[in-house]
Amino acid sequence: MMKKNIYVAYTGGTIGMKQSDQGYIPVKGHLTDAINRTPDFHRTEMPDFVINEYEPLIDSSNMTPKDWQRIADDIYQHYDDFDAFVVLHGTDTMAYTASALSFMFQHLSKPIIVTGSQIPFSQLRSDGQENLLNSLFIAANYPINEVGLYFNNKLFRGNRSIKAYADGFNAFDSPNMEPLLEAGIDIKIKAGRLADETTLADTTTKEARQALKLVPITPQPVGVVHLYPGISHELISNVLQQPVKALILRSYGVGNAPQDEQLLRVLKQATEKGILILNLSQCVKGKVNMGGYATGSSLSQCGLISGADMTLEAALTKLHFLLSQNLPYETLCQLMQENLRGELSL
Ligand SMILES: NC(=O)C[C@H](N)C(=O)O
Repeated sequence: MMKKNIYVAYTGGTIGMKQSDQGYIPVKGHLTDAINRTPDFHRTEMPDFVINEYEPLIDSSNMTPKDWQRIADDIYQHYDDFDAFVVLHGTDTMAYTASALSFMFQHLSKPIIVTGSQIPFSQLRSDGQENLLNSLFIAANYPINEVGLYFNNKLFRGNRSIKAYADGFNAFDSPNMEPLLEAGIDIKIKAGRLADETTLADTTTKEARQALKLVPITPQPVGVVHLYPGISHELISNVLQQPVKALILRSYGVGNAPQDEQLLRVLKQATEKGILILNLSQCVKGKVNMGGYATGSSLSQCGLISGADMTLEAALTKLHFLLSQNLPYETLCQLMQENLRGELSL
């Protein structure tokens, strides 16, 4: 059987960093050299791969929607020439990038796996080698044709994942969906759908390849407000004064907010002006249900729409994706509540 060929887009992150006086910094060529010198990556069971090292390499805290676009364009340009794609990325904003890519690519028929590490690849006890080796192996042998995020033996759906743990190896979680796959002693498919032979054959036909669509994203002014006891309506009103096109309101529990008349008025006036306000729970697990309590249904009366069980990362990048298309307000609201790429449960 022909060896699979994987394209690795290396954007930066701890995985390729080196210790400096100011802490870890990305260093050109450092990771690529280390991978080339590590025998396991070149075993016969491993797929072939090429690494495109970005210039400059960045800490993912510096990522912007322009970088999401750059990664998406890079994959799009190489789409026909490779079987799968691995994006090496810092962990801090990895879940945002994975979510953004999931929306930008429509009709994906090859796997894209985003991964990185907590300890640099070249250091003792690094998780980088495991994460990259498994990502390459899984992309080649267990293809799940969507944007995934691989970390610490689990492949998550990209737009369901969050960075949940700042300094643990199990940095990522997918609170509202089980992982796509788990790589223990055996590799076990969980919620993922393996591309079967027929699908694989299909995707090598020209027609299927042409079906891939890349929708560009441009930076969008989106506000995020986290409710807390005593929050003033002026504060929310100030956020809405900005040229915001949408606001994510991180509400309590199943989507509740204080019954503060002034606060509710501010929200209602904003939705009437055509600012989309998404009701997204502060809780990590579970789903918004604005009909559950009076404190929730008053938000629905103010024109807020439900974010269901989306992560903040998915909601924010989905808003970027939809707002970039200049859709009418009603369509925007409708699509925000629809399941476009498996990002929410209905
Ligand atoms: N572990 C990491 O990769 C963290 C790093 N600050 C980054 O996001 O680029």
